[in-house]
Amino acid sequence: MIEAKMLYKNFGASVAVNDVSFTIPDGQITGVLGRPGCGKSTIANILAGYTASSGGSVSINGYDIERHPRRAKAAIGYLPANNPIYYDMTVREYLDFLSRLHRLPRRQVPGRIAWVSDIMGISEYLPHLILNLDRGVIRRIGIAGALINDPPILLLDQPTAGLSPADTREIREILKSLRQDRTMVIFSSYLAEVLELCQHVLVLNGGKLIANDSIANLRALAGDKNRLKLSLHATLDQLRRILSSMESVEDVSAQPGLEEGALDVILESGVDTDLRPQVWAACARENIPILEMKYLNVSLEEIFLQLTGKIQGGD
Ligand SMILES: Nc1ncnc2c1ncn2[C@@H]1O[C@H](COP(=O)(O)OP(=O)(O)OP(=O)(O)O)[C@@H](O)[C@H]1O
Repeated sequence: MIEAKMLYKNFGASVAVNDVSFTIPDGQITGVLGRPGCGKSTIANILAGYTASSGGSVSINGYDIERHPRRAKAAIGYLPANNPIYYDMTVREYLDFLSRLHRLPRRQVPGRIAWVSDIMGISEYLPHLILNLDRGVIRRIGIAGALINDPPILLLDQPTAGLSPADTREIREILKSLRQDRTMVIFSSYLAEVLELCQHVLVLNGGKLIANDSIANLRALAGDKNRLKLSLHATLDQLRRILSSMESVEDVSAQPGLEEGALDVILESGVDTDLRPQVWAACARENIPILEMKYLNVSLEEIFLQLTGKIQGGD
């Protein structure tokens, strides 16, 4: 479990993290989401014990990161942003070097290197110089390095940033396969990545924590149905006729509109169904003027933008 209390970090006059508190329980993947510059890497560095906070505290499985750094860090594997790595080593030399840093017993090292290489799909590259490998493989080596001490907690800062779609997919699939066994925190600017991998999300903006919720709750806020609002110049009989040709409509409500002769209608459908083309076609067939048509749903992107825009605009 990770507990951060009232974290604060400034670089001179600039405040990177401002009074951030959260608890990350064991056994789930948590996303830390926010736009570039919102403080994600600073928090990642503080949790990993790479950077001291200017205020507040962090405990990792009950050990304070500043008072008991060795015990706290033993529970953590960390992939920093930009994947700093020694390019002039072979993959095996690099993983061996990290094993020494973690003080793994020497007899365990070959087995451990074989284990992480197998998980990360890099076994064939072990004898290769890292500088000759492509970006996706180098990122996988970085994650292998974070896993080398078999930590119960994995912190991954932008694990797929700057990678091709194919490399991104490959790494996300590997991360999904890892989530059974450990607590993971993924720092990301990509909403889609957090939605795909995480059960819980912390949203940062301007160094402040502005949301701390389950992905399920955010999805519920966005709605699990598409709700299309129409204003039609039509009678109820005409509405019934157009609806009879639209099988994807799951629910309908209608009431007289403000304009004379207008009907305000709300049509519900599954989230994957866009009713608008069907509405256009059916209304055209019946010669029904469409006065207005818009979705009432709030998308997850909009929720995210509203959350992050709120602070930027007004704080
Ligand atoms: N070493 C530093 N010295 C001065 N300012 C810094 C330092 N590190 C970070 N900052 C500033 O702190 C703020 C937060 O930076 P941070 O790297 O934590 O954001 P981020 O959300 O990780 O961004 P990105 O997604 O671009 O990596 C930014 O304004 C950044 O310029």
